Amino acid sequence: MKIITIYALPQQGVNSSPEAGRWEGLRVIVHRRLLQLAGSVKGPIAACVGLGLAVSAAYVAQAVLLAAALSALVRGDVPAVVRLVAWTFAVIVTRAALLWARESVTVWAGAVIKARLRDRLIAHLARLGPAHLTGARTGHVQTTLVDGVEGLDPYYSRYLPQVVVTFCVPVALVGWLFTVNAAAAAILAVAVASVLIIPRFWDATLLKRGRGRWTAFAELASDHLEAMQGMATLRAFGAVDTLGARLARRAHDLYVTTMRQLRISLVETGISALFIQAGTAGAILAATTAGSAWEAFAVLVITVECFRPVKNLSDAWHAGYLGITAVDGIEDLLSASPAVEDRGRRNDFPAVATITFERVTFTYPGAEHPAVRDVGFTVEHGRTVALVGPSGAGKSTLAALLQRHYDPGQGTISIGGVDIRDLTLDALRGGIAVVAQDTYLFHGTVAENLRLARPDATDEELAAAARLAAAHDFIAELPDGYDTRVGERGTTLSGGQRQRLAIARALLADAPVLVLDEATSHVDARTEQALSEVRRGRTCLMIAHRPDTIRQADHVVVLENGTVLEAVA
Ligand SMILES: Nc1ncnc2c1ncn2[C@@H]1O[C@H](COP(=O)(O)OP(=O)(O)OP(=O)(O)O)[C@@H](O)[C@H]1O
Repeated sequence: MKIITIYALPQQGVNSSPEAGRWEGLRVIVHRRLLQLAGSVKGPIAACVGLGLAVSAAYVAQAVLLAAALSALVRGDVPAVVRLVAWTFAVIVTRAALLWARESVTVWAGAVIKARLRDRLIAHLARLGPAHLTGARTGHVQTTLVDGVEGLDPYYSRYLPQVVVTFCVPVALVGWLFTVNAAAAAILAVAVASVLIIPRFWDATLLKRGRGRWTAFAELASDHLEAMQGMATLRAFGAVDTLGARLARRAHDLYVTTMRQLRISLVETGISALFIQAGTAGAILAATTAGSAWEAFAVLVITVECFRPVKNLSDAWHAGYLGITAVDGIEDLLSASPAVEDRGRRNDFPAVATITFERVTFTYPGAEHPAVRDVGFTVEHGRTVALVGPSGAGKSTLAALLQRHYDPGQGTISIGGVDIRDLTLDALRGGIAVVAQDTYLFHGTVAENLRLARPDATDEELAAAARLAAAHDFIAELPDGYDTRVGERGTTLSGGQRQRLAIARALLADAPVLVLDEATSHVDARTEQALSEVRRGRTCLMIAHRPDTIRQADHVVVLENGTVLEAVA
């Protein structure tokens, strides 16, 4: 298998935004949506702006002192030269200190910005819930969270502060130069304005190509993630080469889109360089007509200092472009609305946890037919109801509706007579423990995985829950007992062991309602016995296939094609 991966060089990007438009260049200089997002990180950005302005002031002071020293030299005023050179050194030392402070603050600001943005995105993702991830490619979301946010760091911490510096420093310098040499000042004003404005005419194209490149990048990252997650399946079906060819195609797409971007980027860079050189040459020509040495030197040094922020802006732009190309993904994530609204007011989970489904009908977003139709049944407090029926009958859908991953289109679900929409999501989900078909264990120790359900559980409580779930014995035999690290997704454990840990986790949650989704598919008779102890006193909705499991239920609800065929006592 040959996999060729070509990633874009992060320093060579161009800008992208949803707001494409030929005359919208200035919006690209400061992206509206990214500016809104910056609302939460104003402080760190303001600190970078302040230090950026201080560094520029130090550069200008050094240049002016140098010009004054050179003109004093021409006059033969040696004491003045010595004094001015001493001041120049003092400014150089101050500037070095300011540069160090600016770098430190930039790194700090970048870290703060990334942490705040990721917190915001993760919190929103948690609100969106699993319903969002069934509709989106996990790899896209992951690329947005990792590479997208990483790309926003230089945008906020380097590029945005430099925009402010670039709009302040040249304006101030040109204004002052008008008092020294009006012709040179006019030439510089035109050149700086041209460097900033003319490349904006190419921005519409840059925006389009930037978005294409980001999509290609996210697709490649998603395919890589899927390839790693599905490697066992790919090998089992001898499909590794096929996937390798697909990854190579994706990598080629990324290469092509990156090169298309770079061509436009080069045009932009070339035009900027042309105006900088033309402006410098024009100012030097004007300086030849100067009436004094001071005037000539002042024109020369101010010309250099005028273009310095403009060049720095271009460098900062190349470092920060990834943030702009990623903004679509971030925007998509932030503008997605959760499948259910958290409008409930009640924080107390009902003491009598009788669950009632009443004429519940639900259609998945985008689906043509309802997954469940007019479903009604009751799970009495402390009893177990087994949901049975062929694959696709709607069993998991009912369990998802009970946890409010979705809301039914029609009908109501209530617990203890309270419509579950009147409970806060935290109260509802805190009252329901789930043992799912596919148990997810995180990369961490056994104890850490168990404590997800109750972070303050003592070691004794962990062991007690594990004993009830028939998990304690195998945990005790692991190399480090409860401190043994289980691999990502718990791959170092057997299916049955993973499920017993999930049962122990649900026990620790100590919720009045249990949802067991084929929870006993991997466990032996002893564990089934333990599980029936666990169910005692709890209201339990059990998705079951096997006769053994079904026998443990107090009632059986038979589903077919999304409707209740019969309810068996
Ligand atoms: N996220 C989804 N989007 C659209 N349709 C879905 C989604 N999840 C399930 N469905 C559809 O809803 C119907 C009921 O599915 P559900 O998973 O509830 O069945 P099930 O009885 O639990 O099946 P199984 O026993 O195979 O797990 C099926 O037709 C299925 O294709």
